Amino acid sequence: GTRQSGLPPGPPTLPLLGNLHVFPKTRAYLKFTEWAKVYGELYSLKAGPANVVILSSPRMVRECIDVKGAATASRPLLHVSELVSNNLEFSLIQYGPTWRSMRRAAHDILSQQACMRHLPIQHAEASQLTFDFLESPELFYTHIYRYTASVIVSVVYGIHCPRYHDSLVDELRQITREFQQLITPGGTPPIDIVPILKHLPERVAPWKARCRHLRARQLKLLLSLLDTCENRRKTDKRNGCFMEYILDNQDRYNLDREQTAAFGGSVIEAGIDTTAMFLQFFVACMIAYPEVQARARKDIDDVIGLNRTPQQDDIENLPYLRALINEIHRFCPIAPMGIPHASTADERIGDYMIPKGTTIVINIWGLYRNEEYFEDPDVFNPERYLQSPYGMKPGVNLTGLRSDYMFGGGRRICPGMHLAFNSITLNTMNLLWAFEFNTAKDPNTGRPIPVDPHHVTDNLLLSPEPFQCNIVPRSDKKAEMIRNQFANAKATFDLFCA
Ligand code: HEM
Repeated sequence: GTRQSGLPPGPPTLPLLGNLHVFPKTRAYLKFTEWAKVYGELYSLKAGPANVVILSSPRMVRECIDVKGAATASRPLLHVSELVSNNLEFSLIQYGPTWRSMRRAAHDILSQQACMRHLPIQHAEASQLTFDFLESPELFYTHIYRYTASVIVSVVYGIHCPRYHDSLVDELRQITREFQQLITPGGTPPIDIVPILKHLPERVAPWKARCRHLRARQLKLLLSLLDTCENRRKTDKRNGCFMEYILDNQDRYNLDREQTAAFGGSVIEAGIDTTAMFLQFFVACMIAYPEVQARARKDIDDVIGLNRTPQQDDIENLPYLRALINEIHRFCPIAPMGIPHASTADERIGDYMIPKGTTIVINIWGLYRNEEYFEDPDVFNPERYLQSPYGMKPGVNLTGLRSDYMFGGGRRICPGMHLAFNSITLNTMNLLWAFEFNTAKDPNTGRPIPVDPHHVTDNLLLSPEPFQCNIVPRSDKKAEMIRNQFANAKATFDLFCA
């Protein structure tokens, strides 16, 4: 539990425990950010004998993660992931040949260029999302989830999911929630810190049975999705989805059947919630900041006008909307602590030594609230991204910095960022073009019900707690155009059936 000399400073430790006694049980990013104000942009914690380092500035992410990427691209071992996915969960797997094969495969479907191929289905799905908002606006929260699930399941498995309560979407949602609960700190006893707990028999360790059931359920679903693609390959109904491509090019990836199934599952699990949460935050921010909504909508009206619907490349002409998207990412980062990295070699950072095997946390929340880089970081202000490309204060040396810390960094940077960007831009344009977002009224008092984007769920990933709002189409003409666009999308959906 003692902090070795050479490690960055941090809160005082206790014998054996290190800092475990003060480790936050919920909303750890808030405590990590508080500690950053005391101990600096690079500090360390002791989780028993294990070393944890917290990075809370763009400069530190550059030095530890982007520049030293070769030595900081692994992940800490997570026993739950070993039990549930045979340690094949792509986003949690350690650096090595299997990760490299998966990463190559992810690049082949998700690079900026590859994402151009997914635009037709994203466009069709976005037209369904706008239509769903029109028909049942009170269910906007779940419509968003259906949209992101269907886009990713279409891209990976070639299957369109037309409803939120589709059996496939239900099963995916339940499996993902169960896994997230198990890996959230407190979801199991501290097995990774006290490894002897791994050897407890199942009758006194109920989490083991949960992991076993989840593994069986997940494997069944993922193998059956793979079967669907294999069967489709044998017919003339191929739709060019990614799993068809992987199966056609197995030599390129060298992944066996279980690894291929796990890879597909990891991509959809990583992609559904994150993009959905962003769009839910977008709606919350539009209601909380009506003047921002009005300005973004005016720009859309100026560029797109009233006689056509938005297209993906319109975003090039909408600098304020791009700034708004960046500000939502900054203000409400979905993964406030990213996914922890682990070092595979001793690395010197300034005066400090980060030993091999250290867990490295990118404190995305704290980074975006670092006053040395961001003016009034607690104020929601999209304009900051119009004044500087990274939204940072005048005078900050921008060399080597970037605007996309919400997607992590180094070799593990989110491979889904381009698909997410296309989904986000297409839908924010559509929704602002089509609707006004207003506060809901309390039916008894008639008073507006305020929405606070920081009223969030308490999980590893942040989403706004479900909230009420009033979504109204901007005109009958637009409602008609939304219906027509959705009807025209049918031809695209027809290609994406099981
Ligand atoms: C707003 C949307 C999203 C956000 C904010 C987000 C954020 C992140 C972050 C912070 C990481 C960890 C990076 C690191 O370790 O440094 C990550 C990893 C990952 N993301 Fe995303 N993500 C989003 C959307 C997506 C989408 C749409 C997909 C899939 C289509 C996806 C797939 C993945 C995968 C597979 C990893 C693990 C990569 C690896 O470990 O090598 N993400 N994401």
